[in-house]
Amino acid sequence: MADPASLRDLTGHDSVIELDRVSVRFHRRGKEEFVAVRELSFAIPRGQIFCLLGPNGSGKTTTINLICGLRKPTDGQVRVFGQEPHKERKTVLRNLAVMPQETALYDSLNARENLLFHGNYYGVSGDLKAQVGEVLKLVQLTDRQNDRVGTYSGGMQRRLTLARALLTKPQALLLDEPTLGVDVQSRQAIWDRVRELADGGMSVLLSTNYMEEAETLADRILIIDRGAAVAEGTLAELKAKVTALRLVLRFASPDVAQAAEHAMSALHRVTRDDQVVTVGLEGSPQALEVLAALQQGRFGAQPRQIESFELKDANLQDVFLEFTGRSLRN
Ligand SMILES: Nc1ncnc2c1ncn2[C@@H]1O[C@H](COP(=O)(O)OP(=O)(O)OP(=O)(O)O)[C@@H](O)[C@H]1O
Repeated sequence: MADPASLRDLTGHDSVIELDRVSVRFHRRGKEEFVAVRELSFAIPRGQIFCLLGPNGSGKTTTINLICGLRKPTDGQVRVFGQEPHKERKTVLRNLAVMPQETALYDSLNARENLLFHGNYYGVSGDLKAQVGEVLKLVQLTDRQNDRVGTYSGGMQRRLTLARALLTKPQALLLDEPTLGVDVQSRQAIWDRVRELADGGMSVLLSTNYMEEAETLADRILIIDRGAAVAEGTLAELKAKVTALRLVLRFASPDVAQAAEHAMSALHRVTRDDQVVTVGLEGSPQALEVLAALQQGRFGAQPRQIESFELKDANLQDVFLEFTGRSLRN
């Protein structure tokens, strides 16, 4: 059984999910060893939505696999409810559910049948039919419950996958890119449900490379890149790590943007993404100085080569860009 005392010893507080300097290395035949997760540490208490935000291939799914016991850490320790998931998988999965990237539903069955099948398989106790009705209502699929899942949109299938994960009444939920390819209404429905569940005490790990999802849902965000933590904090804390105000300049071509980036390199923070150059500003008066210099052609570009400019507050994309020098999108 879980040993809450040992968990407290590790973290100083009760965490539902905890990783302590965890690494995962893959040995690929004929190739160098590959580090998919590198010394990753974080703790998720009860009722928190904790987001892993990172580009494709940054190690998010590998981390989820560690937490649900599908993978063993090469180094470090993973604890879920005080247990090591790869050793106590069955026990851990009694209270932990996963909404994986692939929906893996039965197309030829309807939504209700899919959930009844899952509930029977996992031995859900109590009145299964009533519980299936409840989770269908929660994800707003009651009206379509008797339709074959093969006829559902991608967004409806994702909502049904969420309902399936919730059927076992988990205390912790792992969401692997839950709104990938999902329409706007379904996305909002998924976000609303997840927020309600966390407010009710469920701990949620959300993996995404979708910035708006992290900004909307997460209580804390860990930005990862190439398996390693880049920065961690609340949205406000992360934004405070970078220059708050920025001037975003779109040039006529990537070449012009590159020349301007080079000519501006003495300024505070200058980053480039294709034909867009972003300049971190100490205050709005500086924006006028930079624009005046551009107008005079002092930054390697002629005024007519500037397609647009705007002032904006820093977002998570800027945090990622400043820490890694690369864009979060890829
Ligand atoms: N079994 C494996 N053997 C070798 N390499 C692996 C294995 N599983 C994952 N990787 C590699 O580890 C890295 C991290 O993969 P992972 O699936 O965790 O990333 P991710 O952040 O979830 O990406 P995505 O957003 O595309 O789902 C990738 O480079 C991937 O190719």
